[in-house]
Amino acid sequence: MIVKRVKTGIPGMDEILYGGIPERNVVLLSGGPGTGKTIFSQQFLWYGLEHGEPGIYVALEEHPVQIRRNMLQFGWDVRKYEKKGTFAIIDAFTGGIGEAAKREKYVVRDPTDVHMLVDVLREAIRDLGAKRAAIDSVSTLYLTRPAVARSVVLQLKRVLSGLGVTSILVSQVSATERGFGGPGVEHAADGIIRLDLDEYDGELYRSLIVWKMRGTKHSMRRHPFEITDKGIVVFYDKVLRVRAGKAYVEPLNPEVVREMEEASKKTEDVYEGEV
Ligand SMILES: Nc1ncnc2c1ncn2[C@@H]1O[C@H](COP(=O)(O)OP(=O)(O)OP(=O)(O)O)[C@@H](O)[C@H]1O
Repeated sequence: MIVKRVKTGIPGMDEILYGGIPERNVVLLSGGPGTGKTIFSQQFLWYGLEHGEPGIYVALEEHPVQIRRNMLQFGWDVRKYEKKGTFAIIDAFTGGIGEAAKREKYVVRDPTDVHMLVDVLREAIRDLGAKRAAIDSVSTLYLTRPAVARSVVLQLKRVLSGLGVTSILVSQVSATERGFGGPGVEHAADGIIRLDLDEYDGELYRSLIVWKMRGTKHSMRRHPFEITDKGIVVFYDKVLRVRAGKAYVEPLNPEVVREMEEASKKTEDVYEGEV
């Protein structure tokens, strides 16, 4: 059976995923502060918009105005897609308070009410015919109530996956935490991508690892990545290794690199053919 995939469009990431995220997967994007989770999820949505796939960004941590401005810094001007009706920000941040918030179409008045959020999300997905979604961050929904974390994620998964959406749930963990956001959440998600920012020998290194991804083979290695003016670039052909407290960026076996490139190219062909 051929798994239909959704390309992240993040340079180097689809090679690591052997072609992209299997359609309808709910992916937990986990990492500490400043690791690039927000940029990653916005870049995933932007690529979809540019390739005819409507997307939704659920804002729980930032004002929608700030989100548009931050995205614009990378050259991702979402306003044209908002006007066209293929992109929407669900405002679950302001509670509808303030002049700017009054202009938002999708507002969750009580962000602590998950049922309300799920209802607005369902409505937006149907209105737009959304294929991609990002929730930034899902942790905000259960920060003070860890016992409900699994149920929250399962409710979101039912709507997102059920309506054919491939999604990224941003999960905040503390800088030194080894987990991805709690056992209930980690098992409920179809995939886990972990972003890291670590200090070795007086320098910060960015790297990521795909911990799990249902429905596909994926790289089992830690790959370095960079954040540039155009967004994230992942070095799928390099690995980050740590020896005696020092980090080394080393080339990956060329045969493995070729295998990833071929798998990713195959998806590209299917994708280009479908659009
Ligand atoms: N134009 C740029 N060029 C290079 N790096 C940048 C640029 N813009 C932002 N960054 C880096 O990206 C980081 C912020 O990334 P992002 O907001 O995606 O992190 P996050 O994981 O969502 O963090 P948090 O959980 O704290 O919100 C900044 O700390 C900075 O290091």
